[in-house]
Amino acid sequence: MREAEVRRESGRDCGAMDIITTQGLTKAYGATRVVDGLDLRVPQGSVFGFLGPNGSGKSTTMKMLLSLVRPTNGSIEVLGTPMGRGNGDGDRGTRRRVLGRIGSLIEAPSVYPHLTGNENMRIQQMILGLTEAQVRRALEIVRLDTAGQKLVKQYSLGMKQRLGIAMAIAHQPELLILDEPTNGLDPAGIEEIRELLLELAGEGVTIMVSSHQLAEIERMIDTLAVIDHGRLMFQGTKAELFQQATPDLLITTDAGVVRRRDVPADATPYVVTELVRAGARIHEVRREQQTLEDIFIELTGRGGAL
Ligand SMILES: Nc1ncnc2c1ncn2[C@@H]1O[C@H](COP(=O)(O)OP(=O)(O)OP(=O)(O)O)[C@@H](O)[C@H]1O
Repeated sequence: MREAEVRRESGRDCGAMDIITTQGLTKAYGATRVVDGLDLRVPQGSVFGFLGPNGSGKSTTMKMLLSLVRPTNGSIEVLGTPMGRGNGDGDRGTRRRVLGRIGSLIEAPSVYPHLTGNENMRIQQMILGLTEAQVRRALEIVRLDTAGQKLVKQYSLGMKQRLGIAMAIAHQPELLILDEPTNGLDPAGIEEIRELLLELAGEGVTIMVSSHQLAEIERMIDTLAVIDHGRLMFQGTKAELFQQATPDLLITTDAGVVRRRDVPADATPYVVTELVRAGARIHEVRREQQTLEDIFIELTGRGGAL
């Protein structure tokens, strides 16, 4: 197994540094705290899912990480560097240097629809001073090298997202921040993004990816944070999330299957005895792991699309 895969299997690199840390990160608009005291830790080398229902504060958090929105309170450290909030030359210079090592795609990619993919990349090349090799490599990674001659207005949504990602990765950033890159994509488009992100992660890029649809990004992430109303509800590996939840107790009786949630392991005999006393004939007693979706619904109290 390759090193990156071993790291992904274990979910978290032992002793790996956190590439993003925030402490008490808060954004208030008027009296409303849309991000409320977030302590985030994004491990280096992870594909980190940032999950929460619509309006829970994901975009605002990502914008604060990218210095596009100024926090009301709290601190941010990215790539080992504290991101000062001041407007002095020191803070501005630090932010510029750190931001140069990050690639991002926030909301829809800003591309010119009446130009081809290649022409859009040329504009990015001029802005960022990219080499020919960097442009070619980025288009190859997102598999748009052959579609580069096509007008972007003729691209599918998935192709536009991939072009946006090509623009974000062309300068070979160490950290990639993607806001809802799978939003609106069909399963094939989501699979393309998944393969692309795993390939980038294999090259050592840390990826933070947000979504309000757990099912869309579950297979591409290893660690995750769940927020709701701007507050952190969970942070850790997928395995740790599963461990948090007690598997459902399933009892098959003559009348069918009874499912009981949140029954501790040592309470199983009592539940079975109670059913037998009530006259039930028990055929099978087993435990079933809740799905990640179920665990999320419990965390956020909201079903379906988070
Ligand atoms: N500039 C602003 N002024 C006032 N309220 C804002 C502003 N920007 C965002 N909000 C509010 O902050 C809350 C969080 O919004 P945000 O876009 O961060 O959530 P989100 O989790 O990214 O949701 P979505 O998945 O819908 O994009 C929302 O209630 C939104 O209306």
